[in-house]
Amino acid sequence: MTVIVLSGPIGAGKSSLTSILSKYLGTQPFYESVDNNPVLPLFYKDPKKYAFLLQIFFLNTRFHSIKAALTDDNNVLDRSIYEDSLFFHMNADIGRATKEEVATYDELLDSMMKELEHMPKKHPDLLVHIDVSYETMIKRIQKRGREFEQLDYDPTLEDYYKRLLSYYEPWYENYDYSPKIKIDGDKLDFMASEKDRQEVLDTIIAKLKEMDKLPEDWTPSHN
Ligand SMILES: Nc1ncnc2c1ncn2[C@@H]1O[C@H](COP(=O)(O)OP(=O)(O)O)[C@@H](O)[C@H]1O
Ligand SMILES: Nc1nc2c(ncn2[C@H]2C[C@H](O)[C@@H](COP(=O)(O)O)O2)c(=O)[nH]1
Repeated sequence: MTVIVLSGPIGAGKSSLTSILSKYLGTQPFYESVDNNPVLPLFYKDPKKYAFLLQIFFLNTRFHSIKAALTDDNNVLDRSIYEDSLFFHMNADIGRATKEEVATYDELLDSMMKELEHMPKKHPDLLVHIDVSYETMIKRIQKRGREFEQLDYDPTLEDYYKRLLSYYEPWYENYDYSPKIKIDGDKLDFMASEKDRQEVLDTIIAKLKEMDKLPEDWTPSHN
């Protein structure tokens, strides 16, 4: 079948769509374990001190999850290793990593990406990118309610989030590990609107059929 990876900024809806899509396709979801990430709250308290450690934590967990996802060939992965570098280099660009840490990170990432080239399935079949505006991102971050991600917790997060969005634009344009589609996360409320959810699913299914990853006559009852 297929390996689909979700991408998108913080709070875009990756985990939510991973769950919806994996149920619809009858495939296995792989979620990013954020809530048992001991470094994440430390990073938001002291980004300069913990940016490198947090990135090594994420890189390690993403490496293992993408390897598992590429092994069983029948799943949906909530975010992937492909965005890891975006986050770290953005933090490095704002002075949160030394040049030695950047060199070490880049070498480690390169070794891991080379390792993936030896996998039976080297890359996902499809990237589903959820595009959101800053306003929607903030609304979703507030809705989800993680204290350390809130602007009240740290007003400088406004610049951080806006910068993150600016890094995602070229990242998506340059992404070429697999075919890709973009979902308008501002317009489509796939959580509250059945119509919007079906529109998102129909878009993804149509792309998979176009890529011959699903038979033309595929329907959810196939599961
Ligand atoms: N398309 C959407 N429309 C409205 N709310 C959404 C949408 N996608 C996600 N949400 C809500 O936004 C919050 C963040 O969603 P989540 O799936 O955790 O995002 P991510 O995994 O990208 O960080 C959650 O409270 C979720 O219910
Ligand atoms: N510094 C980094 N932070 C990251 C990375 N991946 C995710 N995150 C942060 C952003 C959110 O606070 C939280 C969960 O991300 P979601 O996109 O699932 O909301 O973790 C990273 O690689 N580096």
